[in-house]
Amino acid sequence: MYKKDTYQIPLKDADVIYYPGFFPEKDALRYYKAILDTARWQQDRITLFGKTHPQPRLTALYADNSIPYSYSGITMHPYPFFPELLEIRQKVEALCKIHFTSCLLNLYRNGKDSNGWHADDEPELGKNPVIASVSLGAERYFHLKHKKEKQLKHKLLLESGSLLIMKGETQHHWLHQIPKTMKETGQRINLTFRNIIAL
Ligand SMILES: O=C(O)CCC(=O)C(=O)O
Ligand SMILES: [Fe+2]
Repeated sequence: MYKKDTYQIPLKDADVIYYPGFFPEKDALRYYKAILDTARWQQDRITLFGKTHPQPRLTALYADNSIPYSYSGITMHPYPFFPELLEIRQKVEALCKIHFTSCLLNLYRNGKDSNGWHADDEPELGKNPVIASVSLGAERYFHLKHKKEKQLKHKLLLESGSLLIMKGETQHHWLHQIPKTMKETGQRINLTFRNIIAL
């Protein structure tokens, strides 16, 4: 199904697997274009240290259900899936052997867009969530750092068509981010499939 080598990232207290080329280039480009045009991109405002700013990227939430999802003081309400997202979900579910109710989309418009240090540890995700993250378009670095052991960190370049799976205790022990970059960078779409349950 995928040509390039699967890579288990050697991290303590984590289970993170990288599948470069999970989607062939041709499919990745087709998905990128369709999702860019079809998704209902929004820019929310987040409150950090009592100040509100526009989030440094656009997002959209899609799901099978109508359960809202809250993180960083934002509550998102999902739209129903559209065909390309369903096609991608089916391929990701076939690999992971689990069902994902929801997909959070991120659009990084250029190198100034980013996603700050966080763990995907909201209660709606349950304990030890499996997060399946698909990258389309421009390449961006993904950073990981251990919450307690500050010397433990890792970075990898997420290629178009790649799939990154985070599971097990990863979200308990590690934070991740997409940092800003000064390099000339095109648009990147990221899809994170999650299982979001009613509390
Ligand atoms: O853009 C990415 O690769 C990461 C996205 C992410 O961490 C998130 O949406 O929780
Ligand atoms: Fe995340």
